[in-house]
Amino acid sequence: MKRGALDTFFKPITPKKVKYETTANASSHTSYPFPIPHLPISFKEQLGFVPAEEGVPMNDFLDLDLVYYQPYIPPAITAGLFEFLRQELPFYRVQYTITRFGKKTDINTPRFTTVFGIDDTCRFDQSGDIVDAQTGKKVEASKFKCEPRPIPQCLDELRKITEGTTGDTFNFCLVNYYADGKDSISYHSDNERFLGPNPTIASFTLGAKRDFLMKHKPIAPKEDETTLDPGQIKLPLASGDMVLMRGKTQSMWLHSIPKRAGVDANKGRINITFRKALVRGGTENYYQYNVGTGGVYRWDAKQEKMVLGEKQGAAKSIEAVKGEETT
Ligand SMILES: O=C(O)CCC(=O)C(=O)O
Ligand SMILES: [Fe+2]
Repeated sequence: MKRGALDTFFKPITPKKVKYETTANASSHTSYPFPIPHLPISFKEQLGFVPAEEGVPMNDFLDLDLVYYQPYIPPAITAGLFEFLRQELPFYRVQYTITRFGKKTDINTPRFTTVFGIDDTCRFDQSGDIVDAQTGKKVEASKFKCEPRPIPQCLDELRKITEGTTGDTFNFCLVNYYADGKDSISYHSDNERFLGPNPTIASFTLGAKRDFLMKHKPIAPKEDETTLDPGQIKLPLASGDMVLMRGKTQSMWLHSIPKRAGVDANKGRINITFRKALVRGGTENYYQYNVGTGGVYRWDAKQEKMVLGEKQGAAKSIEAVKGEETT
């Protein structure tokens, strides 16, 4: 064996170089388990060039109203933005109990989640206090069954440019982290009443490519004899892509990210969705199912996995009213 090869063999393993420069500024709030750094300047600059590709409308399927951006985020920053968000955001592995046919069932959410935002009846003022959206008067925290978190600057920059592209407004940011192919989200639609009719949802992918499956809700045969089920649609979401779901998409279609095996199945994927909740029930639902009451996880670059810390989650109640999925 050559000298050089031996040197390489015995060299201590150093963690992979971080792909972003850190900034001194961070978003802080009493509800955060730790401060969340602002978006690196170079990422912010690149976000000035969105969408990286024009969105392609997909509306020739029954009741479907989508715009598919492949990609939306400039490729120069997708890898760095993925590393940054995985490293700097707090994540949760939410567990809750549902009652199904009179029997209690424990649910383990099969992915990491986190959420920021507050419904349209309120907003955060300059000092981070919750105030009434109409009057500007302080709202007592005890009004909520959870502790709402303002959207940190790093995600708020993306929210603002998404609003600019879509013409819609958003007050919530939900983040999913799929550690590997075993993490998933089962078929569902985001059609909760607190989003109002025909909600618009912008959904981003960073990191590993995963299939996004869509299928129409069952069509009653009597409704219209000629209506054909459009079948299943598969969008192979890649890093930087954005899917804008509008119109009847949530009321008439279901979507999922199924588990997968194979070459890329050990790579992590981040999903970010921007949504608009109209009433307080939305705030409580989102914190209950995306922060919960368990400990906070943080990415450990040395161990290359999410590690459980000691701080507690924000939701005060774990008595679930609606089941989402099983593992
Ligand atoms: O990860 C995705 O692309 C989809 C996530 C999703 O459907 C949701 O959070 O409601
Ligand atoms: Fe969804």
